[in-house]
Amino acid sequence: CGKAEVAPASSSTAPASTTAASTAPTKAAEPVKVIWWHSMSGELGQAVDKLVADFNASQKDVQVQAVFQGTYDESLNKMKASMDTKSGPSLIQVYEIGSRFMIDSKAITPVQKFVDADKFDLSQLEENILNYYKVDDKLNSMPFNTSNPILYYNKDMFKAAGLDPEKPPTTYEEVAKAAQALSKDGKAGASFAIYGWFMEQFFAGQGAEFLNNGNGRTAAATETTLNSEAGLKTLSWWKGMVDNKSVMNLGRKTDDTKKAFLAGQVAMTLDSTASLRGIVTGAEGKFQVGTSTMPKPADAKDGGVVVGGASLYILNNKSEAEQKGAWEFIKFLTTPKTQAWWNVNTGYFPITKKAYDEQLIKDNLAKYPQFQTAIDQLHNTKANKATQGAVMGVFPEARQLVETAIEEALTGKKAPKDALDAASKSIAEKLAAYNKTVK
Ligand SMILES: O=P(O)(O)OC[C@H](O)CO
Repeated sequence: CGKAEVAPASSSTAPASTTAASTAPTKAAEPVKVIWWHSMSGELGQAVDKLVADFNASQKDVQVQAVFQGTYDESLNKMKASMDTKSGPSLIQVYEIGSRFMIDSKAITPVQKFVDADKFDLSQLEENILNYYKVDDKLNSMPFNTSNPILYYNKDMFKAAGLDPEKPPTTYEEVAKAAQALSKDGKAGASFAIYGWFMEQFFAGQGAEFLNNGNGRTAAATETTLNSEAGLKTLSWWKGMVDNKSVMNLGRKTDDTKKAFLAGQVAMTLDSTASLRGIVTGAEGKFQVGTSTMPKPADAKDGGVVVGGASLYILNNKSEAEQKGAWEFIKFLTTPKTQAWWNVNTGYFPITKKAYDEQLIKDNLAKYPQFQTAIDQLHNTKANKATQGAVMGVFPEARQLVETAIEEALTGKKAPKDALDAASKSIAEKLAAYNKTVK
């Protein structure tokens, strides 16, 4: 028998038949080595290492080596730099906003090829997640770590301020009111990191598309709607709370807002569910953590959240064997058992529906009901172009421009409308330049 040839069955490059029995003594085949670049640090990195160790121990044919390559931004930049050489990985974790670039790069083998060859059942995946990652009805990468931003709040501070800890604010108006009531004794009602991701989600929450051309999904986007009513309403609300000192501006890093929240300096914060386990366990013995949905204006139309986190791409400049090895690892990561373990140990919600049947998840939800918020938020999200999420090849750069605009408005450097207008103009220029390079 020996190791099966690793090219997908349907591949046109599949080698000639290897069925003829060999009389030569067989040497144990070397395992295929798969280098996986990822961006999971701290506890998330430890969870990744455990998954890799489990996969490697589960079989002998493929050995994965996980390499932490810094933040999503840093890792993608390193990949761009390695694209003309073989020095890059076989598999890379790329945040959701890198999707369009990865497809346009022509550097990947779409996972759809392996899905088809293996008759892998995609219907086991969550629909909202597939909706995000399917482009032109094709799956280019396999979602792995999927998240939403949620509102985290300190129930003890709510009680002390005379607010009902079981009734968290859900609208912009309620958040502003609660933030004021919670701001006392040198503590602020809230702190939200200046994170472009939150602005993208505030758009989806209002059922508003972030880009023209169906959020960049019916045709390449040429403009952003950042400076439309949805953007202005959000930024004015945020700035109003910073101006009246009920919201503390701590800059761009969620690490800083998370620390302030865990230290009891702010009563509410926004963060990814990637931080769920860290926040809930980090507050144990100090205060009770509540979780709630992303706030939206009281008069918001149908909206919801866009799937965040990252997915896994197989690079096409590696051997068929390595690519197939990467696919085997991907399949391991998508199993209900793996996804259940990953959810419980991080807060990223499962990509597979069957993971919810695993006892591990049931026990965790009983112990930490906070894990239910993002699951409900995802399932209650109505599918439309706004919640399917924007796609553009220059998303990483555009996100930074959005962050600069928010920062300029919050610090009083520019009026919200001026800041959003300027960022919109720069994003349109970047889109025009990028679209010229893609055919
Ligand atoms: O921190 P994560 O992994 O939840 O990702 C958040 C965003 O989706 C990244 O673009």
